[in-house]
Amino acid sequence: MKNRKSITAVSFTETAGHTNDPDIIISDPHIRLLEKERHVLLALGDDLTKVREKNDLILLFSSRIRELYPFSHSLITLINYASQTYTPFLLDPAPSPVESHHAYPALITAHYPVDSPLIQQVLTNDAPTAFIIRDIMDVPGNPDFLRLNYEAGIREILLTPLKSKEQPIGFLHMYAADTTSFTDEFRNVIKGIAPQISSAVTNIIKNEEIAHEEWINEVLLSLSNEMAKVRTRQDLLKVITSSLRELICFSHSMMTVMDETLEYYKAYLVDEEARLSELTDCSEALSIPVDDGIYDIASLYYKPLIFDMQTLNMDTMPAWCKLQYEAGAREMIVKILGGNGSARYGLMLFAPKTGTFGPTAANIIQRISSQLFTAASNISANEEILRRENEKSFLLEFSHDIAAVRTKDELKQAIFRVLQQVLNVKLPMIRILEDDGLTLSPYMYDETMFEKMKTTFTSLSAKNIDIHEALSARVLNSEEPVIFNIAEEVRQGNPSPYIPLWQSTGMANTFGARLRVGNTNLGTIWLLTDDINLNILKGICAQISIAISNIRANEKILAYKQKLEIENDYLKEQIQTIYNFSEIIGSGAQMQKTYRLISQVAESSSTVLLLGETGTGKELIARAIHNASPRKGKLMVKVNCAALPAHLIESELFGHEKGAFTGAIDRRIGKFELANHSTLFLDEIGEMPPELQVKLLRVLQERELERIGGRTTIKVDVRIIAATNRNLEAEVQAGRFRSDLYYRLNVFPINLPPLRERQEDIAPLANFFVAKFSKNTGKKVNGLSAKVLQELKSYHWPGNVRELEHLIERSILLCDGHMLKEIHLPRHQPGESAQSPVFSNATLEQIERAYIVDVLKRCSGKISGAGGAAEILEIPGTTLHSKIKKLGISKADYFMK
Ligand SMILES: Nc1ncnc2c1ncn2[C@@H]1O[C@H](COP(=O)(O)OP(=O)(O)OP(=O)(O)O)[C@@H](O)[C@H]1O
Repeated sequence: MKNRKSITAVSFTETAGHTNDPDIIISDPHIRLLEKERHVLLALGDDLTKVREKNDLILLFSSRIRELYPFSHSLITLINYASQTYTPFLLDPAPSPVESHHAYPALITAHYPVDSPLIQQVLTNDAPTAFIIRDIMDVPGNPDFLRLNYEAGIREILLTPLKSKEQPIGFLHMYAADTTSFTDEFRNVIKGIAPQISSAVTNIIKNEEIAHEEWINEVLLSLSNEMAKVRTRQDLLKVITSSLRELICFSHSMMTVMDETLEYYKAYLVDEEARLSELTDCSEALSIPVDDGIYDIASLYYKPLIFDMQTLNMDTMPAWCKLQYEAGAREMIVKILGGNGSARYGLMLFAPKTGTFGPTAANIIQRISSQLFTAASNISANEEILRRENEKSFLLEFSHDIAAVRTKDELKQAIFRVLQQVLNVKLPMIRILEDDGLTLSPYMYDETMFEKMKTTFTSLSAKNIDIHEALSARVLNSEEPVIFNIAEEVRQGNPSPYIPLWQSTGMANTFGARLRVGNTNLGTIWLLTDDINLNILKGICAQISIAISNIRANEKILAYKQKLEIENDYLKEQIQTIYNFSEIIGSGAQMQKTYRLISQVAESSSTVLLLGETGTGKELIARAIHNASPRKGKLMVKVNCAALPAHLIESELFGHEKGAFTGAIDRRIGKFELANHSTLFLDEIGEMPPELQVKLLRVLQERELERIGGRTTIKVDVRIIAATNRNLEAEVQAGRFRSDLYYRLNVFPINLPPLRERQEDIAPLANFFVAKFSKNTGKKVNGLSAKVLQELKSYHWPGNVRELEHLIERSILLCDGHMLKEIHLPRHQPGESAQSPVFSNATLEQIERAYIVDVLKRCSGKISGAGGAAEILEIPGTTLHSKIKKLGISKADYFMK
């Protein structure tokens, strides 16, 4: 159809058999033939100049010549000088006898060598040359189309060289079914029109070239429009795989991008149709050094470089090249895009046959390379913007998470969540810089990745390390995070014990950074990851630093609060006792001696051992010593060694870490730490259990301690005052008190005499207490009678000053007037006979009655309220009333002398 259309488009000048001049009538048949021949040739020559389309040419040619001479079919072949071959260019539309042969399709696309005897003969003749096919078809080197034609009934071939500027450009092939077709006249005619056919062919070729060029331009234009629109890598891949394929015949494509260092490149666009998709999963292939023998060579050339892949040593080639080769690629064309210093991309096209990529392909790639580079750069810029936005929102989210964190546990959860779920980064360790500024202690870690080296990890992670430890020092001294390529550290023989640990995880890199807030180093953080996203990791570290700093500040505030609370308790206690020791009463010789000792020892930090019966004022003296010492600015801390069970005293004294034992839900500071730079008063030291005596001894010797469950040693500066009412020497001899501790404590003993040995102090003490309690109770009692004083002096005071104090307090409460005339001393005094009812053979009720009467007597009949009998009996007043009634006790019973 197309051929026909083209023919009608050509305006033929004349119809065969008629002259232009109607007056001339030619009768001689030979002349008529010549005339006809002249007309046909003229018309053909004229028509040939109008031929633009190649099919028109052959159609025109074969129809015009057939009018003169019969022949079977014709075709034109063109010479390819590069390959020294010729190949069919134009085929006669007239049916050819070989058309139905199965080898015909191959026949018309084949390239035939020009050095065959057949062609050489034609070229030598340089004129239309006829051959009897049977004579030449079996000559070695001659083309097989001769035999095929022969088998289809063709017997003769006429080959005419076509030339342009004296240079053969191809051949006109004409075939005939007998051996008499190509007469001299025929050949002469063909020889005559050969130059016109040649120039028509040249024109067609030129036109085709122009048309092809125009088409290329059109495709390139639309390609460049498409490229201007691409926003993503996928868009770009689409442009390459569809539009570029229109221009260049390739099987697969790939684009690569260099990293920031310009030393490595990796896959950027991967053609999914090929095995190249494996590249995305092939981690070694992800980063390839540029000196791979392809990339570096191609970068040297301005124009695309064609590689015959069969000549490459695949053993040394990068993974992508091997994969392509295995997938059947044999030729590739490589163009490195972008100039020096800018991120450079690589474009690689592959073909299964060598010779696929020629100068045209190279030219096209060259022409699109700057646009391709711009498109890829734009995509990368877009990706970068997107990445930054993602990073920002990611960090924002993390910072929200972190802002809600109050405790270390919450922080751990937040960190693990973000690292594992979002980043696939592992946290081997966070270490915290201790207050000494020299030690890094373990703070948080994830041991799950160290399954293969569990023991090593456990032992390394349990230890505090020095800030000068090689890896930590590198990180602490570097402003920027340090990235350790694990394989590289192994290769260089880094002796650090952490390297094999990291290696055992199979991860590629370790990221080490210092945790820092403002100008203060908090510690170090170590992360393991295959892919380092510096911005994100740095952002995360900054957030973690702030969180840790807040948590630590919080812990310190809590500890401080706890300390304040404890101190507050002591303060209250001290305020309560302030009345007691604002003045130590007693000026007798014994007390004078005590005062001297106090003033001798107070200034120093020496340990003082206070010995004396209960209630003799040991604590009072201890406070007096503290208040006279340079430590008086801080509160004296007291521990009653008899008041707590052994396991609690230990924690009370030394403190404990959170989780040190069941019930240790929080960290607690011990009394020793609390008394730092102050005085620790160890009351009832004689009651201290032996296992604690040894621990106390250690602290007294070393002046340092460890909290229960703690790893760090805490130095303390504490002055010890110990007190006991036991005979410590006897306790040592009985083996109940360690002798070494006794000698440690007995540095400066002060013996407080019992009150019965300090008769001269009884009156001042009694008066002091009368004044104190009358003030406290609001009663206006201002002295005691001589009788009472006498009674007090004759009493033996087993409870010493405390007993006196309590007696006066009780008596004041029972006293009605301004003078204390009545005192109720306990009746069981040594040497005195018991004045209580004789209980032998008495009933329980009788004993109860007698005892209540006795108490009522002592309370001067007061039943309820402070100092009343109900209080002493520890029953409610109403119960006592009903008992009195039930037992028939009358006022006469207890008001009787
Ligand atoms: N010389 C004194 N002057 C005034 N009050 C005193 C004197 N000695 C003791 N006291 C008072 O007696 C009471 C008991 O004193 P303190 O608690 O100091 O005795 P202690 O020897 O420590 O007793 P314990 O061995 O039972 O602990 C306190 O209220 C104290 O104020």
